[in-house]
Amino acid sequence: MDESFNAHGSDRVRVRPRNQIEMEIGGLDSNGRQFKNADEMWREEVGDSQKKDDWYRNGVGYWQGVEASMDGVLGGYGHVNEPDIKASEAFLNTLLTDLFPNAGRNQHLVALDCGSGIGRVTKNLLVRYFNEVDLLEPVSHFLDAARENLAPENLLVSGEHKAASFYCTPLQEFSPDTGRYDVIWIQWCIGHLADDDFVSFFKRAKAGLKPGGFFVLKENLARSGFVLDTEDKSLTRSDMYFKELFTRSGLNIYKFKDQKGFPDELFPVRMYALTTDTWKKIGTSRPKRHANRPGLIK
Ligand SMILES: C[S@@+](CC[C@H](N)C(=O)[O-])C[C@H]1O[C@@H](n2cnc3c(N)ncnc32)[C@H](O)[C@@H]1O
Repeated sequence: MDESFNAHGSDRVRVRPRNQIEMEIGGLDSNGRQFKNADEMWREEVGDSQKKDDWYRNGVGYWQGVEASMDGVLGGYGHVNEPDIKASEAFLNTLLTDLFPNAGRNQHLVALDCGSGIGRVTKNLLVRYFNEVDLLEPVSHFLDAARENLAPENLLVSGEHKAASFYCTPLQEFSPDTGRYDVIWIQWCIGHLADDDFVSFFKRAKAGLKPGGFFVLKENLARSGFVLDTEDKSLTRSDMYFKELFTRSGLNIYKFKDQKGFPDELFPVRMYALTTDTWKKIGTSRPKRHANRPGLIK
């Protein structure tokens, strides 16, 4: 990491920016190995272009060997689908009420489901709230299952709500069409991205949002630092780690909510609603039509 120096006359004080200190927090891998910081781990995992290619190939390779089913995409915990969707729906409803008061009337809403797997989140949630949902998923047999699950005859919603486009691409290579989406939903897949790709994905994806659009990131949380899964090549980050990456990506936390009702042995799960820098900080300025809403950052 770069080191910064702050010179005061002859007193040369060595300081580190706050975010650098935070990123110094160590982590673990799934075999119990300890890393003194994230840089050490990333150097080993993605330190040159060959290693980075291997990281992504092994990540997708892991999922290519998994059955295209609810249990498959939920790591054997198919039964968490119900509490997951219930909590996501409650969170989405508060956001739509705050931010898209005309949803369901004359506003045509479009969402993107990132790392969509078999289309579980789209089918059970997004397609009921959005007129069009695009899906992005790098594993082709998952995307084929999603196409089938979301065929018009398998949907319980009207023809005015549909899965529109299916992109067989990983997040780190995807650039959305400019200004297409009201909401970009990213659930249980961002851990596959190295930090630099995480940041550049969000920077590109921001251009895909309509004015006033936002991201929802739903992810496992490490208690501190990070936990590397050596089998599927993914990283579970702490809340502090995420916040550092949000800052680097030019994102603000509009609201967050913790998932309830999951088995104790699972990582805690948090939903973040993220807005872009073009929004001013909550509390100081908000789009005029929302000026009467309560403060939302907890
Ligand atoms: C735990 S599953 C979650 C699927 C879906 N989001 C859900 O909640 O049902 C993780 C998904 O991330 C996908 N994935 C793996 N690497 C990815 C990448 N680089 N970019 C986007 N998605 C990726 C996997 O193929 C898999 O579908």
